Amino acid sequence: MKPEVVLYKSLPDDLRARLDAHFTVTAIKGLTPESVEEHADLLARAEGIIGSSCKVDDALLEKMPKLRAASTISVGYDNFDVDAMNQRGIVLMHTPTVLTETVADTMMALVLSSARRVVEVAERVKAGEWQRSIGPDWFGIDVHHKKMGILGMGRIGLALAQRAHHGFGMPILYNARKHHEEAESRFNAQYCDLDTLLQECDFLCISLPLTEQTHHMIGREQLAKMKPGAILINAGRGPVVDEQALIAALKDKTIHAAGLDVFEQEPLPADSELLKLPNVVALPHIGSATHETRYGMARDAVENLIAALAGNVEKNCVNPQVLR
Ligand SMILES: NC(=O)c1ccc[n+]([C@@H]2O[C@H](COP(=O)([O-])OP(=O)(O)OC[C@H]3O[C@@H](n4cnc5c(N)ncnc54)[C@H](O)[C@@H]3O)[C@@H](O)[C@H]2O)c1
Ligand SMILES: O=C(O)[C@H](O)CO
Repeated sequence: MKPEVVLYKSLPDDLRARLDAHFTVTAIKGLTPESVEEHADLLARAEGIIGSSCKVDDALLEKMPKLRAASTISVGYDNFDVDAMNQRGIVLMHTPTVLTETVADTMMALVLSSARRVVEVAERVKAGEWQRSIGPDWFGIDVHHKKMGILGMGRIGLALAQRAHHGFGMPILYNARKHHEEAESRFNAQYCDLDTLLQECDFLCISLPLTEQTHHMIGREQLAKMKPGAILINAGRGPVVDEQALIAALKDKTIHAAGLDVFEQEPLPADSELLKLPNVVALPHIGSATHETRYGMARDAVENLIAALAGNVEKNCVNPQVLR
């Protein structure tokens, strides 16, 4: 008998076929309270789950007594209660690496579009406002050779540092839980404490995971330490930044602008103050959203689940210790 697996996000046909070859797969619409209630028997039998963007907390795990592995189609795993999974002996697989370069591209796009006001001025052209040679009210600020501050120098931070340093001649400052030797040797990146990072950088680029420690790591006090000309970019997770404090800082020009791919509430509510501010570029969490990369993430997640349910957690496992 093949193990039962619950799929809670659609997959390309070939990847679904690969999953079907190994497991008895049932696709459901997300892990909402309604779908969990509707598919209670199925979830109670499931040995594996695969999908993304749904909360998997202790209460849900309680309903899945046979679960051995969860595979998320994402690198971030803040939707999962990892402690509860550890206690229950459930492995969590994720998709680092495959999306790193694409997310770094998105962050660079946010850096450029917020500094050069790309979205705002393009909208003005479409609105017919380009009537004569442009003046300073259309100007942006330079990116090249400005100081890039990276908060969270991991896989994505490193790929961003490469673009900024080699492509744009930017000196790199960073803060992370530990020194990143490769960033220091390849890009001459300078490690500094958070206060120094805030005070010195022209672009504060956040590529942090969401944890208890990073929740609201950037709030009113931290924003006040930034340069008035600085730009904040967040492609880590929305709640790393206190959004109300950010809105206030953007309104009163404590900082110059923001480029955001992630928000405290997603989708961003249509009445968010952020959408009324001209100095904000807001993207709908598209960090990894290219055809190639989203396919690669789904492929890796499928392979991760096949490996994990066969007892192989050498690669892409958040908590391999549960099987050791
Ligand atoms: N916007 C998107 O679409 C998108 C796409 C992929 C990843 N992400 C987010 O980016 C995050 C980072 O991805 P990655 O692959 O670079 O992860 P990573 O684990 O390689 O890097 C994370 C970095 O954050 C640092 N860090 C963690 N906690 C910290 C703390 N308390 N203080 C200082 N530094 C801390 C780590 O030291 C590390 O340098 C993911 O967890 C996810 O939340 C977003
Ligand atoms: O963590 C990730 O992989 C991205 O944010 C997509 O969810």
